[in-house]
Amino acid sequence: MSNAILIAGTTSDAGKSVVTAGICRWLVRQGVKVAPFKAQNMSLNSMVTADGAEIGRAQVMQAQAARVEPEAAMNPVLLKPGGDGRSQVVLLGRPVAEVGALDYRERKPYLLERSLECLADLRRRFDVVVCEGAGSPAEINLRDRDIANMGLARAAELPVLVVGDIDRGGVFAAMYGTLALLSPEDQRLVAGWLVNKFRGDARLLKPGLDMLHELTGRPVLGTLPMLADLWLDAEDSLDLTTAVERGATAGPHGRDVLRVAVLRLPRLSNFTDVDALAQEPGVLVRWATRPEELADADLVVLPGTRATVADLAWLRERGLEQPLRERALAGRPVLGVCGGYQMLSQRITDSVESGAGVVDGLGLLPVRVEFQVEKTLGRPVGEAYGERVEGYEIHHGVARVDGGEPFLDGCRVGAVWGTTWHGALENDGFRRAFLREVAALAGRDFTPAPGTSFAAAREARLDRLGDLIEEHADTDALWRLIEGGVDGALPFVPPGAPTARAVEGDLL
Ligand SMILES: NC(=O)CC[C@H](N)C(=O)O
Repeated sequence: MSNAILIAGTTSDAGKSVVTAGICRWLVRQGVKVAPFKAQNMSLNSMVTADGAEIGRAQVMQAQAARVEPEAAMNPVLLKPGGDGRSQVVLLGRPVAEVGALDYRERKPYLLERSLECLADLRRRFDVVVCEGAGSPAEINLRDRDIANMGLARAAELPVLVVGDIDRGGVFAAMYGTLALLSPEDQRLVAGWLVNKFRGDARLLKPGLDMLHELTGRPVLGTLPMLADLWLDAEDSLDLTTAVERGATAGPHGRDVLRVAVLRLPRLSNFTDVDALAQEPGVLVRWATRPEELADADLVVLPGTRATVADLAWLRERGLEQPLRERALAGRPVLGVCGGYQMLSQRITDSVESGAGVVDGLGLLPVRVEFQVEKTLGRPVGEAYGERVEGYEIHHGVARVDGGEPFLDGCRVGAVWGTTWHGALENDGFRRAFLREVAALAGRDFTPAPGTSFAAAREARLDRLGDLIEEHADTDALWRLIEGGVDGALPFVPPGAPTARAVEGDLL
């Protein structure tokens, strides 16, 4: 009994997260109790579990696909890059260190042990665990300390499926090469292929799939079509554009559309905050990095960021401070969320995240921010516009409010709102009330559509992923692999892994 599988990919963005979620949804529909797992996630898009642990957003989405409560064990290691070559290491939901790439390498054996414990624990409590790899399993320079791909598969004896992105081209070479650069022991676990993002004619593809099978001794277990408008809580910033650009919305409910400009901060975190806006019929969400892009926006959003002070400096360098001040003075709407809210403050004292000391904020809200070593992680519940609001918070900076009108945990002055809560806009009643007010202040004849449910839309997307697997993958073969592991000896494809060379010098 294997009761687990690892979904690896030939590249980042091959669709591992989506395939993992689709398999979770397919299995739960069959009555299987299933959990997602990713040993190590590098992402600035995270969420807080019910028991207060910070994990990658993709695993939260996959847990929703599996209809189970997300928990720390599903993503034991989360790396949050700071853009300065260093990352915050979050272990089992709590930050434990700030490290550079070499330091991190040193910690990997320890992190692999913790990850294996979590996986073993999940395997005890669930019928099946669907594991997601990270990047590619054939990163030959990193294989000796790998904890998320073949390192994990070997230690936990997981059968591996490799997903390839046919849309970017070179999928046969990528699949063949991925296998051929693995050692015989690693290759033993690679059981098959999944072609993802296919938009051509299946009859033309078929001979290629047969040849790949012959060349590698491993079958293609499915060809999944491109779902162009599928838009999910993406895993990392590579997918930054998908949340907004793929959120093709329906037309406006009133006569006007509402234009939302979201500042594309360099270290933007939790960009999923704007998903719910992008999904609202008649709301046009786009990223902005220049002053002129704010001019016609009815609402400007300053989103969360992993590096508040550094991104505030970026905002100033880009000449965005003045237009934001002018907007606020003219009573034109601005919303700051978490790091964006911190920027709207009078003053930021930060000897933790940036080490910059005391920095002037934009001064648009009567708030002072002081960074703490201890990270605040929580799932607050409150009320605004008479509507219940559930959110989540992930921050070191603590905001002290001294004036304005209360707004969630933050405040509002004129048309400027700030809160540390992420996810607030996912609450339908609150989002509609907020957008109604934005529309009124912006002088737009815009009415939010009454029936839009963010949760229902998310659920429908997860269902489509389940359908994708059911309709386009060989689910019998998939089940045999999950249940029984790799069946029999698979051929070795030369040359295999090159001999490992030592890593030298300072990588930073
Ligand atoms: N989630 C966020 O936007 C975090 C803001 C800021 N980097 C902090 O840690 O306080």
